[in-house]
Amino acid sequence: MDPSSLSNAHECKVTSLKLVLEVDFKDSQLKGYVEVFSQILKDGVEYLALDTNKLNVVGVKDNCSNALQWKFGVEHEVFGKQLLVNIPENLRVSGKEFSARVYYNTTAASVALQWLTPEQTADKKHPYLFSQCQAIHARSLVPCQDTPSNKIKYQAEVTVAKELTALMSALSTGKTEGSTTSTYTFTQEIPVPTYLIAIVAGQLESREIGPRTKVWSEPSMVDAGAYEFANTEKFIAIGEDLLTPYVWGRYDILLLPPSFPYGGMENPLLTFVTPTLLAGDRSLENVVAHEIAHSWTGNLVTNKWWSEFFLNEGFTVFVERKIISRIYGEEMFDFEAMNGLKHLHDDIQQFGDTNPLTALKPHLEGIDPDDAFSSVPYEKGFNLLAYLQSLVGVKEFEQWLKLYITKFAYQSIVADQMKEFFIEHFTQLGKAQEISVVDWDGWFNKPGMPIQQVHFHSEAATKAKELAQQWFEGKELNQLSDGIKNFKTQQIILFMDTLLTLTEKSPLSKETLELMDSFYHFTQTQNSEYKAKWYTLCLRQGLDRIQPKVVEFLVSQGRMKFVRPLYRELNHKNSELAKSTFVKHQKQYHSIASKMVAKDLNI
Ligand SMILES: CC/C=C\C/C=C\C[C@@H](O)/C=C/C=C/C=C\[C@@H](O)CCCC(=O)O
Ligand SMILES: [Zn+2]
Repeated sequence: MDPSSLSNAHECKVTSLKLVLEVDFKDSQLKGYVEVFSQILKDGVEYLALDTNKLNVVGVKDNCSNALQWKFGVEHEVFGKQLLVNIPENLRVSGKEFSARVYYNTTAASVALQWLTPEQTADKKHPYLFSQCQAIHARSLVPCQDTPSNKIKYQAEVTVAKELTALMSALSTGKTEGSTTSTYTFTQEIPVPTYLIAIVAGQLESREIGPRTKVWSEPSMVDAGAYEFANTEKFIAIGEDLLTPYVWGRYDILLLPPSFPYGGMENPLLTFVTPTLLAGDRSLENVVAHEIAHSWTGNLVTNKWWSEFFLNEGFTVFVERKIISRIYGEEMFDFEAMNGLKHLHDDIQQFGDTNPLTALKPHLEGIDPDDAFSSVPYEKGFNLLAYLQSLVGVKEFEQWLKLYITKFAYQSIVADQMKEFFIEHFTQLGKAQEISVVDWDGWFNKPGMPIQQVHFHSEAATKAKELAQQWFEGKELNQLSDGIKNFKTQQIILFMDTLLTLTEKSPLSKETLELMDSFYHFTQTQNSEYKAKWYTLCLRQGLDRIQPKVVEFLVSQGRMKFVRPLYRELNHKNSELAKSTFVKHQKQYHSIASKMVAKDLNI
C-alpha cells in the first residue's frame, strides 16, 4: 500500500478519468466535474476512496444522473482527505464497473496550481495558469487515486477565454469556439500515473523545432526557446536507439514563466521547463535530455511508491548522461558523474549523513515527499547503475537496460523487481560471480554516500578542479586571467562548485574574489547556474556588494534548485534581508516553493 495516498486502488481501481473543466481566472479556480471510471477488485467493497486536497466538492452523481452518497474523511495536513463515494450494493462485486461524476472546484489553497496575474507573466498581457502535480499534488487538481502504483487513461475538455490556449499532458484532439471562450479537448490513451496529469492555460505561441516537437511559450520567449532546445530530436533519436521506440507520439516542450519551481517536469507529450534554461548557448540543454529520458524511465516504467523514486530519477540521470555523451563524447559521462557526486555530497551534508532520508529507499510513512526531495535518488541512484555497469560491462548493461524497459513498460514497479531481473539476466549470461559482490541491502537501505564506488575519470573535470585549487591556494593569481577561456559551461560550473567546497572552511579573500570577477565577469553573467554559484561564493566570503544582485535573482525566478539554497545563504549573512525579501515576494512563487522556503527560513 502506498503510504502517501488515502485511496483504495487495491479494492476499487480507477481506470480512467474524464475532466470537464472551465478555467476561471476571475475566481482563480478550475470548476466543473470529473467522471471517474473504476473497476471493483474486491467483493463487498462499500466505497470508492479518492484522494483530494483543498478541493470543494459540490455533489456526486452516477451515470444516470442519480445522486450518489458521499462524504469526506478526516483531513490530514499533508495527504489531504478521502472523498468516499458510496458504491451501490448491486455493484459491490469483483469485476463490475462503477462510474461516478464528481462536481467540484479547486480553491486558492490547491497546491498543484499557480494562478499568475498578467503582471507576473513575461508578456504582462494575460493571466496564466499552470500545474505541478508530482509528487502528491494531483489530488489538489482533481479527485483521483493519487498513487503512482495506479495508472489511468484520461480525457479532458477545458474551456478558457478566447484569447488563451489550453494544453495538457495529452494529445490535443480539437478546439471548438464559443462567443467568448474556446473549448480544447485532449486524450491520453497510454495509462499514466496521476502525477503526470498537467494543465496550462495562457497566451501561448509555438514554433516547430523537429518532426514531432514544438516549443510552446508566451510570445516573447518562444524564439529563444526554439533556439535553446534545437537538439531535442537528436536526443529523442538517441533515446530510441539506447532503449525502445518512443511510444508517446509527440514530444512538445512548454517553456513556462519564471516561477515554475523545477528545472523540468516530464509531463508526457508536453515537458514543462523553466526559463532559467535560456542561457542563449544551449549549454543547459541536458535538462531536456533528462526529461526526454523520462519518456521511458518514469513515464513507462514507473516507481510504484515514492520510496522507490530512484527507479524514476536514478535511471533517468543515467540515460540522460548516456544521451549527452553520445553527442559530446564519452568523457562527458564521467564528467557529469563527477559533477553529480559533488551535489550528492552537498545534499547528504545538508541532511546529515545518518539521516534515513539519505537512503536510496527511504521510509516515507507520514512524510511529505516534498520534504524528502534531494539529489539522493538522482545521484545515488545513478551511482548504483554506474556501479552495476562497471561489473558487467557497458555493452552488456546497455542491452539489459533495453530489456528492462521492454519487460516493465506500462507497469509500476519496486526496486526488488529491478534487482531480481538484473540478477536473473546476468546469472543466465554466466556472470553470477561478478555480480555477487553487490551489497544490495547497503545500496538500498543505508544512509549516506554510496558504499561501493565507481572510479570516474575526466581530463576536463581535472582541469576545472586544478584551476579551482590554484585560486584557492592564491599563488600567481595574475596569471589566471585566461583560466576559463577554453572551458565549456559545465567545466565552469564544476570550477565554481569545487571552489565552493574548498572554501567551506577557509574563505578566499574579498580581493581574490574581486580579481576573479575582473577576469571572468561572473557578476555580469546571464547564465542562471553561474549566478547561483557565484552569488553563493560571494555571500559566503562576505562580499556584501553582491546582496542586491542576489535579491534581484531571487525575485526574478522561482526554481527551487536556486531559490532554496540562496535564501538559506542570504539568511546566514543577512537574515533581515532574506526574510523581508521572501515575505514581500512570497506570493509570486509557486506554493510548493513558497512552502519549502518558508520552512528553510523558519517562517
Ligand atoms: C526519495 C524521495 C522521496 C520522494 C520524492 C518524490 C517526489 C518529490 C517531489 O517533491 C517532486 C519532485 C519533482 C521533481 C521535478 C523535477 C526535478 O527533476 C527537477 C530537479 C531540480 C531542478 O533541476 O530544478
Ligand atoms: Zn527527473
